[in-house]
Amino acid sequence: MTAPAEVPKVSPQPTHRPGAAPWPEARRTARTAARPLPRDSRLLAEALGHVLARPLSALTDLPAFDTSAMDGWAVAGPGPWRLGGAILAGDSSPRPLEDGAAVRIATGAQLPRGATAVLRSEEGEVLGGILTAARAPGLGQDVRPRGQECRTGDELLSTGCPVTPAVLGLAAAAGYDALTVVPRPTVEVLVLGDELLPAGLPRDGHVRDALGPLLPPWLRGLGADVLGTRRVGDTREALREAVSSSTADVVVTTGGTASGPVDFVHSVLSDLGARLLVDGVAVRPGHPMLLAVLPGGRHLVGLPGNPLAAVSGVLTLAEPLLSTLAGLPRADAYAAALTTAVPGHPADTRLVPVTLHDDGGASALRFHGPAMLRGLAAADAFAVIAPGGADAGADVEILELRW
Ligand SMILES: Nc1nc2c(c(=O)[nH]1)N[C@H]1C(S)=C(S)[C@@H](COP(=O)(O)OP(=O)(O)OC[C@H]3O[C@@H](n4cnc5c(N)ncnc54)[C@H](O)[C@@H]3O)O[C@H]1N2
Ligand code: MOO
Repeated sequence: MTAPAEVPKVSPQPTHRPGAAPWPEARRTARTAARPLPRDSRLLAEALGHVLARPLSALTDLPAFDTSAMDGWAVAGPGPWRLGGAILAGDSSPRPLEDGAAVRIATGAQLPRGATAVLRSEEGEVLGGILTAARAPGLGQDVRPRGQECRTGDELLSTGCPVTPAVLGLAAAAGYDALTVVPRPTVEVLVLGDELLPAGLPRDGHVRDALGPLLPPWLRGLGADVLGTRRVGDTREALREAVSSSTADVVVTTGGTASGPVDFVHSVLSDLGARLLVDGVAVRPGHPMLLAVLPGGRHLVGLPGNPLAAVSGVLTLAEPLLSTLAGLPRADAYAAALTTAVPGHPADTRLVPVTLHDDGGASALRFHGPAMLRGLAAADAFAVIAPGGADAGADVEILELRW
């Protein structure tokens, strides 16, 4: 009996254009294609949505002084207490309290020196200038001691933290009037394609522009400040003029990346002397996507026109580039287990819309063709399917939809 002939392992043949970057490499290139924008000081009212360029360190103890947590009386020692005067929130330098004395006090008011506790108004009784309590308050009761939340110099938030309304509130409480931030990168969206309709029903070879409505709010969610969206006619001159006149840090084009008769993105980049960092990616959908540096250092992300291919381009190139420009730290990668096997492309990575389950599972959605958005609209995230596919139960990388 002869041993069975060993089946030679055939490495998958790339079917994408030569020079297309493997998907992980394309993401890495986009992430390292730029440096964070120069830091800037912004008043609190103008800092929302930017990213901290320095740690937020407390400029004061918080609370800055011992504070009453309740309306009632500041008391010194065990009762009963001789009552005199009142301290309101905002009153400065209250007179010290002697042992056996009490003073009316409001929530948020500075505690007088000598006070040992606050007795809540509903728990005390005043008769003939004497305050009594059924139960004397314990030492420090209903007092917020100075420095309870933080001490001067404590790091409250680290560099790279996006400035949310909560961060603005904390910064104000901690003594800040302005913050040092990495400003949001500016983006302009150029939508190419004379066949696109801005309104109404698709007809006579014309389709609705799906990316004009989809991209700007998503790009905002990714940390960009979207200056505007322009429809650009299908001529080389119109595109060249639109790209060269844009002032955005990142120009995002849609369509025109392939080699059709009116696909002018490559020729315009060449006209302008741009340098291609990524020219095609081994990913499905979206393989004609590209990333270029324009003279002067601004970037252009060329998204393919098929809508789900454009989404793939945002996840692969725009998101990592914008994160770097915005000064955002790299998000932690996480995985989920596929509920069913997902077929792969022989040579390219696939990005597949999925729903996520509470038990950590991910189910691939139907309607994920490059021209379809129905799967995306139902998706929680995208699963990264390596060349060759993934079995049921396999852990796969998950890309979040940050919008
Ligand atoms: N000979 C080849 N043809 C194509 C290839 C290829 O490798 N060789 N790649 C295909 C793939 S994959 C994609 S993706 C597209 C990319 O094409 P473009 O980036 O040049 O995009 P367009 O030709 O302008 O449009 C493609 C398709 O998408 C529709 N579209 C465009 N913009 C929008 C929009 N804003 N909203 C909705 N739909 C849009 C457009 O009408 C076309 O149907 O190329 C393949 N061809
Ligand atoms: O990149 Mo295209 O995605 O297959 O439509």
